[in-house]
Amino acid sequence: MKIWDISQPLKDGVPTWPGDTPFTFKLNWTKEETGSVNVGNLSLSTHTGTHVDAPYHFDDDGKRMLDLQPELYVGDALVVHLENRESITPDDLKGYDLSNVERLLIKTSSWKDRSQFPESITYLSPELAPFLKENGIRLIGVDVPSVDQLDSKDLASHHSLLNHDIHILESVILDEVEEGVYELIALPLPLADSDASPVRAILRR
Ligand SMILES: N[C@@H](CC(=O)c1ccccc1NC=O)C(=O)O
Ligand SMILES: [Zn+2]
Ligand SMILES: [Zn+2]
Repeated sequence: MKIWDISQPLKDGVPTWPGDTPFTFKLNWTKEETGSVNVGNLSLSTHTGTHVDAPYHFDDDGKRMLDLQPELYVGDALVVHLENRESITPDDLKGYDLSNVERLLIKTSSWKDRSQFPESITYLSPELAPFLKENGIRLIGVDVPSVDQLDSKDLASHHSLLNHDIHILESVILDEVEEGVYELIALPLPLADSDASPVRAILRR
């Protein structure tokens, strides 16, 4: 069994949404101070690195992280490579067999320098959601920090996906992953009130 780690490493300087909380890890207590252990402290935005959005992120009445079923984030996933596009539309997926896949990961290769927050990305057209729903998709993953255009205020694709019961996984790292079906494991933390959660995402086969 081979494993592909498709998570963005979390370390100081990992890019965040402009103006959002910077990621820091520091020792709150050192082994020297306690005489026995190092104890860390994390400060981070819920949208840091590879993460899932809860509906509450963009809908005040939406489900929070702990309300979501873990099984959404574990199971077979199809990876497709659709590069050099401004957006992804249903036409782009016409050539793929989506039967029997509930999870779809789209490798857009549009975020080239991951040491910086991107200036533009390939985004999902809002018409994609009804098409995905018809094909039984329940989780969509992208290799960029948003499913919408970065300057979007209405978050049309986020809302369209939610309206079609499709959940969102963002900033997966698919550089080393070829098209095909894999088992995805990308479990969020059980954060009761949260709008999102970082995940450790892997593919295996
Ligand atoms: N909706 C975006 C994230 C987002 O909009 C955002 C994330 C962190 C801090 C600010 C954000 N948006 C607007 O101020 C996303 O999850 O794709
Ligand atoms: Zn997010
Ligand atoms: Zn999002």
